[in-house]
Amino acid sequence: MYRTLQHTSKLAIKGRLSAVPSTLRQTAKLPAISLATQQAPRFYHAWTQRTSACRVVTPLRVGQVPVRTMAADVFSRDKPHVNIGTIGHVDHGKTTLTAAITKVLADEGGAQFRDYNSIDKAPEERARGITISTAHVEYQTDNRHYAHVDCPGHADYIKNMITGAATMDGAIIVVSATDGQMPQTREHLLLARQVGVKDLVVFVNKVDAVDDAEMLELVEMEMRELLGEYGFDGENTPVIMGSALCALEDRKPEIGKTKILELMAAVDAHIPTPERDLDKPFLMPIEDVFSIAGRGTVATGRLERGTVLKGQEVEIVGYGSTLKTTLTGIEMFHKQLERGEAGDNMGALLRGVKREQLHRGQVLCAPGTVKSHKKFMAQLYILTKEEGGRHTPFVDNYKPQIFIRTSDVTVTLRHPPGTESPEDKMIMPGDNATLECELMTDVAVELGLRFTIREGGRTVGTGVITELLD
Ligand SMILES: Nc1nc2c(ncn2[C@@H]2O[C@H](COP(=O)(O)OP(=O)(O)OP(=O)(O)O)[C@@H](O)[C@H]2O)c(=O)[nH]1
Ligand SMILES: [Mg+2]
Repeated sequence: MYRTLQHTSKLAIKGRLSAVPSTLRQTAKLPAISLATQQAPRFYHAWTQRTSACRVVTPLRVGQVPVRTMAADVFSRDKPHVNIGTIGHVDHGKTTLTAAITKVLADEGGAQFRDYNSIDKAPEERARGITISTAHVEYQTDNRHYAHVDCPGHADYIKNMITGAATMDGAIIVVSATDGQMPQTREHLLLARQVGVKDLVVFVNKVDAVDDAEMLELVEMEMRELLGEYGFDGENTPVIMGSALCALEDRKPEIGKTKILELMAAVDAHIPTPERDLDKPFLMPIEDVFSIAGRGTVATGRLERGTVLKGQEVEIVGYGSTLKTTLTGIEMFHKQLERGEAGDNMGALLRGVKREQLHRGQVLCAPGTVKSHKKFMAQLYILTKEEGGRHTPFVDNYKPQIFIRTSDVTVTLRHPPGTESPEDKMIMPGDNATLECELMTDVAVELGLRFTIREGGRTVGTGVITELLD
């Protein structure tokens, strides 16, 4: 593993990271959307980009904010795209490293330099009613295009990771060589694990401030152990040691620039390109149901992922028993189609299904790909009063409404079994907690799926499913 890494980084250093030809640059048109809109079914959006040959649809995952390309108005689609971010303890150098990456890659033609202040003064955005400060930085290596997230404060990381305001496919965990791992190093690792980030790269920062080689070895050993403890691959995770500040200030290239290039080569090699939504198994949350005289029952909704063909077998999951049926027709804008794909709004004509058997909140999916559940564990963030949330804490057996995709059901929230005197444990607005969620009826859910919690018509919390129970 290490040999290939070194090899890749050598290549990266030798070959100049090429700039995208301007002919390939296209300005991405993002629809004006408000993620603060409280309607759960409106959370997934897609923006499309048309080229003469084909249509590329990039659906955003539930709750995801479209990447704002700040470095430049270009969003090149000719390389695989990956979302990453810097995580780690306060002051360990996450923002300095982010700036250093843009600087080094800018020299190679793969980025526009973003200085420290422009990243640290991240604009506030609202996702699901929650205020989050996040800087979105864009850059590319020879192999891939990256959107990189850096948050100014610990609370912002928590909200960001739970709401998925900027989803990370992988992350760079920054740890200072002078301190070693600290409480937030652990907390971010745990959160990353909870929200489904599987692959990390470690950057041991500030090596300019440490003379003792043994100390560095110790930090690396400790980090590998910690990764293992939180369910990551501690043995094979690349650990790069360097100084973000030196890279940013053009000093000591052997621990500065060289190490940043090595880090990016490790990110390229170790963090896999995520599967495109188009390649995933078909799923469409049902938004509405109609009866068309003489033809049958039609379910409408927006395709969340995958593609579907007319005549294909599909399953209807959630709200009781799972039904199997055949998709006998696909309609979009009053036109008959043979195929629907992620991002499309469509009507699905279903064979032999009565209107009473279909409900908003169920999903249509490729058979056997999704199951419905009544109980799961979730990591939740409870909105503060200022964010429009509750003014008071709540205790076990609190029963708000949960919105998962298009479904809206009553949920009971309680502390996980084994919690000491759970009835005394209050959850305050602004808290982040792991809770057991029990639904009134079963709903099609999966690990990593995000949802909102509402009460009396306002959003009071948001969460992500971390474990499926019954
Ligand atoms: N000596 C040394 N100092 C560094 C290095 N990288 C960052 N620093 C310093 O460490 C301090 C914190 O750096 P930041 O980049 O703001 O750290 P951060 O992790 O973004 O901090 P928060 O966003 O507040 O959590 C700053 O004073 C940096 O100049 C480095 O490689 N060497
Ligand atoms: Mg910072």
